[in-house]
Amino acid sequence: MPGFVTCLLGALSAIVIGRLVLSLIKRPSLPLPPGPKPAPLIGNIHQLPKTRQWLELYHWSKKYGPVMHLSMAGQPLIVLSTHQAAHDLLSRRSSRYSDRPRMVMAGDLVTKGMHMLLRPYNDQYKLHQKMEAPLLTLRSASKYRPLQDLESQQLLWDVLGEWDKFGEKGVDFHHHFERAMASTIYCLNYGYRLQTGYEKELLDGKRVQEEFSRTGQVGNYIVDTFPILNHLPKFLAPWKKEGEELFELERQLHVGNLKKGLNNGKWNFSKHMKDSPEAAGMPEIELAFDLGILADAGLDTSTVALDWFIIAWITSGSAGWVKKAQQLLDEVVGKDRLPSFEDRPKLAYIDAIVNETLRWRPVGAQGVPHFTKTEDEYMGYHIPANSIVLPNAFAITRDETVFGEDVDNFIPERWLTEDSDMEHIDICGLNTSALKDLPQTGFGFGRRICTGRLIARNQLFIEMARMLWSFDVEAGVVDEATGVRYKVNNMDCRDGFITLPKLFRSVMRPRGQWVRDVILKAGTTHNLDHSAILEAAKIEKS
Ligand code: HEM
Repeated sequence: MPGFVTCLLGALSAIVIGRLVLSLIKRPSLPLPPGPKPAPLIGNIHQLPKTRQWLELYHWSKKYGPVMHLSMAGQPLIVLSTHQAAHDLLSRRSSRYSDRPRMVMAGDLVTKGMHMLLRPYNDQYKLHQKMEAPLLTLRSASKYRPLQDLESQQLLWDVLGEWDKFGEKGVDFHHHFERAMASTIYCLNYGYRLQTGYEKELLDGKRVQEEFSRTGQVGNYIVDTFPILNHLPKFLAPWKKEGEELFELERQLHVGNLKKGLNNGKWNFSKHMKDSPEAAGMPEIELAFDLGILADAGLDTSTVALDWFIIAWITSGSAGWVKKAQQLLDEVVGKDRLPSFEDRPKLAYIDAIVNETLRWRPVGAQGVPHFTKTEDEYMGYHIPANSIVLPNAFAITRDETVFGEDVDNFIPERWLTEDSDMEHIDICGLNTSALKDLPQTGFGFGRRICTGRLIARNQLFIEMARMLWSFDVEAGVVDEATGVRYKVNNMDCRDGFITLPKLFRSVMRPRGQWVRDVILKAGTTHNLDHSAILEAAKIEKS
């Protein structure tokens, strides 16, 4: 082992010195963007806190401006902190800024280059994007709404059932949101639904997601900072064995699911993609990973957005927005039936709540990094070739020039237009004329923007509308000794690719007898056959 350490230290010193020499030889004429002063060799690594780096980066942006440069042991990191800067570089110059930084552990080893989110922006990536595209358009998303209607009906049934069982001890709302989202996306992907949220496929899927978050975390694996170390033989590179084991877990899950999807009598994404021209000659495993990543990418993100919605409800709902939403729902929907997608044109306020949730607590607060291979100039600064470019979502969603004042507070009204002469309703029922044309936050930028965002937005709308129509929500669990309710801290969250809030059980009290009557009358959906919904959703081959 001492030999390994000496060898490792020798290799690292050589790499760091090499990077330093290179940066000295290739001095550009323009200055680098400002940023905290780097230390020799290690750069700014030691100044970044171990947790909630996005918050520190946000504070730094107040001092250094919208474009910052940091050095991660010689690796340039450009941090973008306003919507304008992120839009200018990642969207308007997206032909240059759509690559991803190489992630050896999460990308090369655990998913063997087949993770859609981590793929470099090359022909192979474009082929996969083309294969998925017809399934993810606005028109396609509109066809999946009956399934989302079904799953959100089940959500209410499950929440009410748990409330009736546990009462003031509270409801595990995260679990129910997760089941509903997982079931939606597994049904679309593979044709089968999830009834309990404890099915093996979902438990394995969650493990895969957790490992992705962990293995993709900056600083967790030395080989990500110094990729050359991956040339070391296995016995000197312990991460390789771990990578192989995690790959095997993921392979079995995704290939198993693909087989289920293809053997299923019902229409689903697996069948559509398998028959697409792009999949001709594509190895089965590559197709399986494509579908698997689509499911993974949709699951945690949408669930966590709904978790933050509950946290906003508990910590700021008394400011009036919950009451306003519930009054509107009562007016538009009444008390004899559940809110539905047909009501959406009149429920722009609920869509404003969706937007505000995604802004107030972006699901990935740190942002998803892009990468540029070519050097560039922006705002009079030099952007070096091979920079990681990070749109810091937490900072961007706090951009007062775009979102107005009080950016730390949850204010759905910031999204509403005063009065619009022309009403425009899109094919999913979204009343676009009632909502300001502000940038949608949380879904990323340019050619790498989230491809599942339209499905996600529909899911958030129907679940938020139905939860608000049905329940009064408070933090759960009263401390028996003190009699005081659990206090929710709306900044308490976990680090990782997804910013998961600290979870708790919440009181979800039906707003009245009518709610109970309507939910019980609608009933559980477990016995319903969803073949007709999938057949009606079928996307014709282009
Ligand atoms: C509230 C829910 C969601 C949020 C906040 C979210 C957010 C994101 C973000 C930030 C990215 C990276 C964008 C960038 O690099 O600039 C992304 C990529 C992606 N998302 Fe989502 N997402 C959500 C739901 C979904 C759903 C439901 C699906 C699938 C049906 C999905 C599929 C994907 C895929 C496949 C990518 C990779 C795109 C690429 O790298 O080219 N997402 N998402």
